[in-house]
Amino acid sequence: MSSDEQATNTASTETGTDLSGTEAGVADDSETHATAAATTSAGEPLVSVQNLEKYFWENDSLLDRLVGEDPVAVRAVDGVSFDIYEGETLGLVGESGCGKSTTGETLLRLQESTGGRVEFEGENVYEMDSGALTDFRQNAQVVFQDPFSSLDPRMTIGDIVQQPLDIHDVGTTDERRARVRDLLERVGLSTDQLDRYPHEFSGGQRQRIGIARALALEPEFLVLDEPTSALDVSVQAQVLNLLEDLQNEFDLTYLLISHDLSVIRHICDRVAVMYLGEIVEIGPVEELFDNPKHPYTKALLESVPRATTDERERDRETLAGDVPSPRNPPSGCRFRTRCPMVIPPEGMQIEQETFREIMTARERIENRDISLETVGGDQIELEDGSVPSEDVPAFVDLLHERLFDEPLPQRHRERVDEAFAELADTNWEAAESTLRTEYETVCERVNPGLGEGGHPVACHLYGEAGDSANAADPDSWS
Ligand SMILES: Nc1ncnc2c1ncn2[C@@H]1O[C@H](COP(=O)(O)OP(=O)(O)OP(=O)(O)O)[C@@H](O)[C@H]1O
Repeated sequence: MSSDEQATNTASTETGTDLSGTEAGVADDSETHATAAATTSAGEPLVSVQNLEKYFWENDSLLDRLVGEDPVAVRAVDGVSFDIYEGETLGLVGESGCGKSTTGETLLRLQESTGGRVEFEGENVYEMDSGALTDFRQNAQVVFQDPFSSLDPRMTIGDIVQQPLDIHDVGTTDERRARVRDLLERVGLSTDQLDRYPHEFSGGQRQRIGIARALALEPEFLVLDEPTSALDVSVQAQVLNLLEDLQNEFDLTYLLISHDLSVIRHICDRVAVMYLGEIVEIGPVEELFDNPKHPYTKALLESVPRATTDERERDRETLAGDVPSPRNPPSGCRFRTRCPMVIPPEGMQIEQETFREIMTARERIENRDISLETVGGDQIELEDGSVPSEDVPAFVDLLHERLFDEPLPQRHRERVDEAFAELADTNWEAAESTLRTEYETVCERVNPGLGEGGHPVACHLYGEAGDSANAADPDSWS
């Protein structure tokens, strides 16, 4: 932190909390959050997001059509529903690219949706006339991640904070100036700095300027899109504390977008977990951290760095692989291609690791992502692209070695051999079908849907109410 910032940050350092202490550092806030969640969840929501959908279209230009390219939908937000109650902070968490920012921008109507509905105080924001839309734009503001690029470098900070008041023609010039001074002080900056430019400020101070600008029109609701990710850890805690103070003072409601679970835990009342365009779990913050249900939420929590040596040493189920493309999301449960708890077909006894390896082999066959030539190497010479019949057993063995860490149990070995022999004959469809018939899982057939209740989860391991009473026993698959 710069000395400049130290001098002006007294308001928030009084309540400063070190986020780097993760769990220990944030635990004190939990009671306040739990109470807030309980009290704010009553009554009508301030913001209600219903089946929100935002698809971007690629290959959709005239030129693409002339050269015969088919348009491809990028399903950035794909049927997302949640409510935000007055005075609460709802966190939206998930890995990069899962659709958090697009959700925030679409619900503010900074981007048009391609489906679904968003209600603000009961009114559909996509059907507002221009008067209602102007009111909505005053009432619902955004703070972006990057305080460096979101402030115009040619404007003084006084003008930056005043700009929304000018645009909406609020008050007289003197009143606007007075409000700007008041806002700057409120966010911990000095009014002596009014005529200075953004580059003269540190990252934390610039984010304070962004927050002051967002508050200029006295909004009720703020979308905070990764408001602290560009800042040093010590400054992050101060900015979060400032946001909490401002929330209490001005009765604000927040949607906080973050990939950082320690930030979420520090400030949120409830959390929605997003994966590949969908919400997979939503619940009160403490409950979700103490009793995560979705395997994705569990994996996210497991991948948070731990403070103590003991915790660091314990086994972690980290998230394997990358998020699949939203251009072609997996069928059924979108997390199934990375899930460590995929449900095997009914009655099948199989180790989860073995089942996962067979699923990966299936995916590669379905994607035609195996080269017979490479598998055969120097040992097998293909004839017309196929493996000669006398070499099929050797080919099957080589493919087993490539795709499986351990030899398969006999029963599975026989079925997989059958598929690999079909593959040797370049009969991809038959190989696909042989394995699908035996190993298809409910996780790939059916999208589980989020369900209802206070802590719903979109996972076949749980019943509709999100409780695990009806679920198959996950322990038996590890
Ligand atoms: N204008 C666009 N055109 C095409 N695809 C887009 C566009 N904007 C976003 N996407 C895609 O939509 C998906 C969701 O992006 P989004 O930025 O909402 O995710 P995010 O969770 O906020 O990630 P990050 O934290 O990295 O910003 C990504 O795959 C992204 O590449």
